[in-house]
Amino acid sequence: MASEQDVRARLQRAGQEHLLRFWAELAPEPRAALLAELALLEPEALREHCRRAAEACARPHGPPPDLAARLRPLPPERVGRASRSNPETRRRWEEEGFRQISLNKVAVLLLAGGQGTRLGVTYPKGMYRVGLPSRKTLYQLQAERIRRVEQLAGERHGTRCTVPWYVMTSEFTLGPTAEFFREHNFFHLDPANVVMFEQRLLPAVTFDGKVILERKDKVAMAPDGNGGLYCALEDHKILEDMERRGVEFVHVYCVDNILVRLADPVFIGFCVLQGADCGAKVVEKAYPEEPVGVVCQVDGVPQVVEYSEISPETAQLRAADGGLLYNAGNICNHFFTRGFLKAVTREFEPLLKPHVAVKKVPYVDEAGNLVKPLKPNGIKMEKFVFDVFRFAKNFVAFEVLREEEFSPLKNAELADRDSPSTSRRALLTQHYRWALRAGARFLDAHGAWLPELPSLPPNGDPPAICEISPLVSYSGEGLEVYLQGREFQSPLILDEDQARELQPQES
Ligand SMILES: CC(=O)N[C@H]1[C@@H](OP(=O)(O)OP(=O)(O)OC[C@H]2O[C@@H](n3ccc(=O)[nH]c3=O)[C@H](O)[C@@H]2O)O[C@H](CO)[C@@H](O)[C@@H]1O
Repeated sequence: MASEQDVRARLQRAGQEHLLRFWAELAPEPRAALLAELALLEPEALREHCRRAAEACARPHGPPPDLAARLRPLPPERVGRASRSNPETRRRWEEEGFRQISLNKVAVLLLAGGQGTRLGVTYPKGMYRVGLPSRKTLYQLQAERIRRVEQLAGERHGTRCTVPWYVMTSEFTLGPTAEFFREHNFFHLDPANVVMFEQRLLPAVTFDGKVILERKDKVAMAPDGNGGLYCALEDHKILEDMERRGVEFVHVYCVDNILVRLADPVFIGFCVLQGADCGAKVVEKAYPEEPVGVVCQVDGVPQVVEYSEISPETAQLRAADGGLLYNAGNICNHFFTRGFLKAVTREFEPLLKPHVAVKKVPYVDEAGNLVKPLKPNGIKMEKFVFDVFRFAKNFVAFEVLREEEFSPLKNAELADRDSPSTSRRALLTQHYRWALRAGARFLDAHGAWLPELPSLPPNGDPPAICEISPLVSYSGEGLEVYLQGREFQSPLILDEDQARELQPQES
């Protein structure tokens, strides 16, 4: 273990000796913990990190003044559209996606290192239950979609195939996530195909470039952003693991979208057939201030401008057809070839510029009291996963329907948008639509017909509650066999057992 003198000398080189200011008061155990933590901070990198944070903080906040002039929407030839393409084209994309999955060439990678502060829970977001009748968590829904897509690809191609699940966690989420997966028997996935790894942390810094102590014996550390993925891939040799398994295409996604289609064959097939090395799913932005990044071009190069970095004037600009000019909303679902990820980890990662987030960071004051600040007092530096788009040789975007694919859980219950209720309704409304399309009719508790509403109010519950297990249907397919011409009392929970009962008997 590093000695106090060593660590003190390193901190001096980094200009951060204050981190040992409570040393004399600490008992042997906290001393050892603090030394171990500080020994991991490499002096030159730490000095640079603090310098950059203070410098970024001194710059005027807000988007660079010339950004608006450098922005353009993506050219139409770079954008595929799931809903507006003819069924034959869509079928070709899907077929190609399933083919790649059946060849074991597709993996999914979950970004699950975030702290979920807006939702306000102390455990990882993936463990959250939005109140579905089945009581499933986000992690369980995701695991079941993986199982179903493997099954569908396998059936089409007469094979057994695997979509490995890579899960990037951070110090805050690794322990509870790993425990949760074990407790739930990996949701019946083979644990050998679930690979968890941890992203790095970075110290939070005051506005004048001093690392913050969260306790007398602990530095305030925060994950290095979802763009920490690229260092983490390298740290844990994840690309080598992918190579061993023969994975060529990776679907990277964020944890909180209840409608996420893991390893979506249509998206994968589209990207593969376009020869893309990098791609992003987008939805039409709902309103100018919606907190989603916009996929666009900056100086002619594909990029995402994050919602926190675009000016309200630019976000409100209209196109000739009256829609938003920058309407390609990023839903944090990305396609990468393994080759591209390799180039990023080898060459481009150091070129990614950290973004500055000004936050309220709890700290110990000079007198050693714990303070929960009411105003932002610290800077966290984060890299963004999409900042690698500009290095792609062939970037494509793929627009999908919001009601089918995007309903993120960001906020606690009382918020109007992106809350547990809005996520739950989005899923139940989708399943209700699928059931009607497959020929089901619903009755209320007294046996009266419930109205069939083709379009539902955005924040209202569907007339009947219907939840379909991802193990029965991945994207609405194959439901006629259970539902066609049948009447159901609400609520209907169509899980595997119920599906077996509804299966027509062979005579
Ligand atoms: C930087 C980024 O991608 N921003 C996107 C993100 O915004 P948003 O600000 O909502 O991003 P979050 O903070 O929720 O993070 C997105 C995902 O990254 C993960 N995470 C975050 C930080 C971290 O250090 N490690 C980590 O793994 C989170 O667990 C989550 O799964 O989703 C929106 C859609 O919902 C998009 O419109 C935004 O453009």
